[in-house]
This record gives sequence, structure tokens and C-alpha cells, in this order.
Amino acid sequence: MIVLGLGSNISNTVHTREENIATAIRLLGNHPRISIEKVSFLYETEPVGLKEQPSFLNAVIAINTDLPPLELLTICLATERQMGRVREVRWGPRNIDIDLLVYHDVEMTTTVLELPHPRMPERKFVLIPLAEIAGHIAVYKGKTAQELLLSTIDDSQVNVYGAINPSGQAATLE
Ligand SMILES: Nc1ncnc2c1ncn2[C@@H]1O[C@H](COP(=O)(O)OP(=O)(O)OP(=O)(O)O)[C@@H](O)[C@H]1O
Ligand SMILES: Nc1nc2c(c(=O)[nH]1)N=C(CO)CN2
Repeated sequence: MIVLGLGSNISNTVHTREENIATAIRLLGNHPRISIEKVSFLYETEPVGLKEQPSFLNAVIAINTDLPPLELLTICLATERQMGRVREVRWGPRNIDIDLLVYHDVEMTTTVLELPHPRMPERKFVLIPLAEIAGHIAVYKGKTAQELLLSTIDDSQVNVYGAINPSGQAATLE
């Protein structure tokens, strides 16, 4: 299974947080070598790490692709750029964040890409949507998202916010 994490905590009058997530899904799904297989609910989540920032909307998606991990990362970063993301504070506010969480059973640590995503076990905003779409699949050191949830130290709030239109119809890129 290949899983991406999506997050947004900046909205404006043109693009709401949910539109930002839907737009990212639509752009990724438009790639000729990527198909979107599953989309979790949207969750409203308390900021983790840097707490003094607006709450996030988070979701995860399962995709199918023959792109190798580094090429997939490049596409995720290009999609963020296409959506006008400006990198400022680490762990700070962003209109869109696309993380590569799981790429089958690949384990790698390079300066540009770590798999599986190393901070997954301490992020309920990832584990809860992951448990929803892939609860019984080993995602991190042989553990499922459900198992990781039982031992996570993260006690932040994560609440269902709504469903995403998987085709991203409601969202437009101006
Ligand atoms: N699994 C991964 N998915 C996405 N980016 C990764 C991954 N592993 C390493 N990176 C690197 O992290 C860099 C910074 O990513 P980003 O600015 O989105 O971090 P962040 O979202 O602030 O923090 P975090 O990595 O804790 O989610 C990317 O340019 C990428 O090279
Ligand atoms: N709730 C929540 N907190 C975060 C998030 C996020 O997506 N959701 N992303 C971060 C940087 O990757 C830091 N903190």
C-alpha cells in the first residue's frame, strides 16, 4: 500500500482548507501515473509540535503508482509548489502539506526522504485517518495504525470534520 498524508491550516476567501485538500487530491489524481484508490474522511485536528497556530484539516489517501519513492516525493513537492505553498517555519502554518507516509514495505533514510514517515507514531492526525482506511495493514515497524494508536504519546484532539469529494470537483486552482 502507498499512502500520502495531506494537511492544511491556512485558508482565505478564495481557498478554504477543505478546498486545498481536495485540490491536492485532484492534482495528484490527474497525474498519468497516479490513481487515487481510497480517501479518508477529513479530520479537524489540533496542531501538534508548534501549538500556536490555527487548527488543521488532515486526511490520508491510498494511491496506486508505478513511480518509485523519490519520483513520487518530487511530484508531491511540485504539487505543493503549484498550489503556491511557501516554506516558512518548520511545523508552522501551511496552505498544503503532502507527506509520503508509507510506500509498501520500503524502509529508507536519506537526506531528502525517510520511509515510513518517522513521525507517524506520534501523530494522531495521521494514525486516525490511516486506521480508517488501512487499519489492519502493517505500516510502521510491523505495526498497524490501530496498534500504533494504542501506544502513541499524542493526546491531541482529532475529530471527523466531513467527507471529501474524491474527484476534487468543488475545488478550483485560480
Ligand atoms: N516521508 C517524507 N514525506 C515528505 N517529505 C519528506 C519525507 N521524508 C523526508 N522528507 C523531506 O522533508 C522536507 C520538508 O518537508 P516539510 O516542509 O513538509 O516538513 P514539515 O511538514 O514541516 O515537517 P514534517 O516532516 O515533520 O511533516 C521535504 O522537502 C522532504 O525532502
Ligand atoms: N494537527 C496537525 N499538526 C501538525 C501538522 C498537521 O498536518 N496536523 N503538520 C505539521 C508539520 O508537518 C505539524 N503539526
